Amino acid sequence: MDSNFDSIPIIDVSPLLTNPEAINMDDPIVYQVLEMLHTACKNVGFFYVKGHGISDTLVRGVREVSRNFFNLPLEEKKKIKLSSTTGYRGYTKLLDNKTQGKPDMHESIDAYKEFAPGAYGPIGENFEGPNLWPEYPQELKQMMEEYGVALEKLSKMITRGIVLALGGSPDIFEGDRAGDSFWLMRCIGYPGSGGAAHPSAIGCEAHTDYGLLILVNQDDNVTALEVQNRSGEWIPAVPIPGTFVCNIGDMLKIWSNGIYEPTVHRVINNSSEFRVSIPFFYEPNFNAVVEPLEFYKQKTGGVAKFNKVVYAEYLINKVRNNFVHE
Ligand SMILES: N=C(N)NCCCC[C@H](N)C(=O)O
Ligand SMILES: O=C(O)CCC(=O)C(=O)O
Ligand SMILES: [Fe+2]
Repeated sequence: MDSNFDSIPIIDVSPLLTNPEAINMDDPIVYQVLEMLHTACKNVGFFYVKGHGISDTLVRGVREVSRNFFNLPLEEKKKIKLSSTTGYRGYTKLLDNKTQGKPDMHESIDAYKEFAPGAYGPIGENFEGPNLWPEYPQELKQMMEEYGVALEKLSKMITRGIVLALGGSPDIFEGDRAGDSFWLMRCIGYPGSGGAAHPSAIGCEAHTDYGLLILVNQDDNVTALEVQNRSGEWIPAVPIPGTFVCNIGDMLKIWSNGIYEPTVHRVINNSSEFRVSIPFFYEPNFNAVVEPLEFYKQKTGGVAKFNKVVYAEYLINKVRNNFVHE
């Protein structure tokens, strides 16, 4: 991060929602969007995305249907319980998610990109599916699948904009890097007032995200997500209806040789309302080898600042410590 910030910029990405050949870099409107993307990624690590083209019905719908699921009795929700034997897919109850070793005051359904069993050898077995969707509300599965398709497309276009902003080739993250993203989506519920029985527990402890780019679809009526600036102050990501909150992940730091760094954030729901958010995590390919790209190295003195990591190894080392198992 180059400079401090006290607010999170809003970027209208609509000029980027087209095929790469149709993006005219000489168009001043396109130029301005790219400039804003670069500056936001470099200085803040967070920005609001508007003009994304995803229907309000779908964006609100996935939150409402998730809320209906969280309202069900625990016994019902546990029918799709996540564990190390379900590929880390399914439901996790309050305080069974851990971030930085601390129990989080949230419950969730986690769904990863599905892949054929055996596709990635022994390490792949950790994440073998299928996703676990509830019997009620019956429409959750179909809506979330539609949502995943839409959010993956949007993530790709924003990522392409970030690359174009520095004059890179627009398909730099396609193919072996993130052309077959091992994405994750989470439906998350945060009880109001920090959860009555555990008033000191926070919704999600301070952390950075693991992958490339994250798009958060949050309730309009509760401010709970907070982003840490250079002086250690927590800047609230106040909901702006019709936007996603976008932030960058650990792998973009490696790929960009440190030009872009993820920003620490956390969630505290001090309101009296139950808050729902649905982050979409746009990640590298499962077996991607992530290392500083030549294109970004040339802009940063030519020397790689980070060692390479295999994304699946990075991910399993994180996820193994993310859950309490009964
Ligand atoms: N596969 C991905 N990207 N998972 C992201 C989850 C990040 C938050 C989590 N509570 C944590 O412990 O950091
Ligand atoms: O609920 C939110 O607003 C963000 C959650 C988050 O940071 C995460 O799940 O990684
Ligand atoms: Fe996060």
